[in-house]
Amino acid sequence: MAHRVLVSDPISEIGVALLNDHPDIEADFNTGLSPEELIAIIGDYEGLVVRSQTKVTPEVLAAAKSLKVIGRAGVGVDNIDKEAANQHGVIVMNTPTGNTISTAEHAFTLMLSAARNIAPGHASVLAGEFAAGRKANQGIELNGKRLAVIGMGRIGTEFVKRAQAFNMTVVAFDPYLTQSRADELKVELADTPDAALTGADVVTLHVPLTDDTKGIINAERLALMNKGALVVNCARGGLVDEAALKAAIDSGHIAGCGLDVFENEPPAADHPLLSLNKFVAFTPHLGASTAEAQENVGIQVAEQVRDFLATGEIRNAINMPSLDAAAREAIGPYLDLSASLGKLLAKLGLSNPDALRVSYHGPFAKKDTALISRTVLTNFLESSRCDGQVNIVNAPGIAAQMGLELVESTINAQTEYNELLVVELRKGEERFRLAGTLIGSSPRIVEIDRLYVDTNIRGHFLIVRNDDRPGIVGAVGTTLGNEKVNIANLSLARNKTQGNALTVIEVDEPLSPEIMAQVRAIPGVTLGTGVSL
Ligand SMILES: NC(=O)C1=CN([C@@H]2O[C@H](COP(=O)(O)OP(=O)(O)OC[C@H]3O[C@@H](n4cnc5c(N)ncnc54)[C@H](O)[C@@H]3O)[C@@H](O)[C@H]2O)C=CC1
Ligand SMILES: O=C(O)C(=O)COP(=O)(O)O
Repeated sequence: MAHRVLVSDPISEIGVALLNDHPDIEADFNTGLSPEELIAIIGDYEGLVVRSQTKVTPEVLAAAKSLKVIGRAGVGVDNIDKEAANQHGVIVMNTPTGNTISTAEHAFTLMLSAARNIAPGHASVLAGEFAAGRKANQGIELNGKRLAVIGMGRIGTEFVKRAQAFNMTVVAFDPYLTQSRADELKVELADTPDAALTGADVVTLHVPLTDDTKGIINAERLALMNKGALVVNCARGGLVDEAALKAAIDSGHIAGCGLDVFENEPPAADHPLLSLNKFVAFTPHLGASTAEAQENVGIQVAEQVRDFLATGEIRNAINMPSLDAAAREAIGPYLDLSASLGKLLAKLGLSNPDALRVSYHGPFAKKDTALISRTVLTNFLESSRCDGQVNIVNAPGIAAQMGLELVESTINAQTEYNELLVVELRKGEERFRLAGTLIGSSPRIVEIDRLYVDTNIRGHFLIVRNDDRPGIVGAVGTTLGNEKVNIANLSLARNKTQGNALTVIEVDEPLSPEIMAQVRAIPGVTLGTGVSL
């Protein structure tokens, strides 16, 4: 069956064609849907491609029973409810680099337009008021002015390069910007937004809209700027308190603004800021709207969604560690091993554990261990819960809800293996652990509850705990033989001090409850578990 993808916002035609060119993908281009229309059809799709118009709400995600991936042709993912996507196990990907230059150029254009009254000047010419327009629209020179940048990521950095070419001095606030990077970019590093805004002539915003950044430009901060300053926002509407901005402009402290984005889009016709006619430039969320940017993000999103649905490759996911083809090849055998260890933990381990600890012994550093840990957790939860619906995206949330802590650790102590993956359930003082490794490139389980075995990671197994005395393994073998169950492999381990043993028997078929009952009835067998991995 083909993977169906809904493209619900206008992305470039090349992107849609790229999806449909894949033999296993069927993409529908269906834009301008109302929320109700989207909810009515989303259940049929495994992939959804959006820009910023489609609102992917908890209601949409609840109806999206087959959805595996949402691709955002652009950067901001504030139109997608990430909590709900995590809960439903849907991967959210964006295309972070494709529209950087276009958006930086647009923000810069807004700054210049507001400073030089391009929009009011243009309107005056069209209205036949050339002389009046010339008199009314004297501008502000940017040369030598102080620019505050909030958010020095991709777009902020490109904006700064252009501002420096205009001989502006730059101060930046970004909690993730290091002093050495600031030095390299020749910007002053502010350690608070207030410090960046104090004495600034222009502020430009390039941060995502989050709980932390909402309203980051408010009345108090506008008051810190120089008289006659400009506010440029080509990031997200909610970043600026629009009422405070209007009041600051009305008071004469702030000269004006260049805005591409609004708290509510489209803004109401009577929006107070729209009544301004000096030092203003407004555009309808056009930052990424160039042919170049749309081609970039359209192709990127289509490739990412296609590759995920066709091969499981994960790129630019905001709720998952990335897994490109090379990384996938490097950790593929470990993902297989961790899936089996997770399932086996659920079958053999402790009930209602408090924690699942995944430890990495040896040079795991070069691998994406976060994904390995998540794979253990996902398979453990999938096999211990009967309600299904656990996957690699929602597993951490489900574990947290259950009070199960996922703990990861890297251990440098030498083991007899080059790399050893140990998974352990903890409940109070109780512990149950399994370990596995790669022998050559083949994943093997090498330890069950501190007893050393060597067994496959796939197949049907009979795992027996028994007293360490003669005849018991023979009796188990006879029981299987009588029931015509063929033994493929056998691994024995024993704990001499405690006088008990562990036998892992790989068999050719799943074991019936009747056979398991016979095995458990053998004198000396303390535990018998049939497992299919
Ligand atoms: N108007 C439009 O059409 C477009 C708007 N955008 C908006 O621009 C934003 C920035 O895009 P990029 O530069 O590509 O993203 P980015 O991820 O490269 O940069 C964002 C920067 O903000 C910083 N940051 C995060 N929280 C912060 C905080 N509380 N205070 C200060 N800095 C903080 C991060 O450290 C990062 O350096 C996007 O989130 C999106 O909302 C992006 C593309 C087009
Ligand atoms: O990439 C972003 O964050 C944008 O805001 C661009 O939005 P758009 O794709 O033009 O709806």
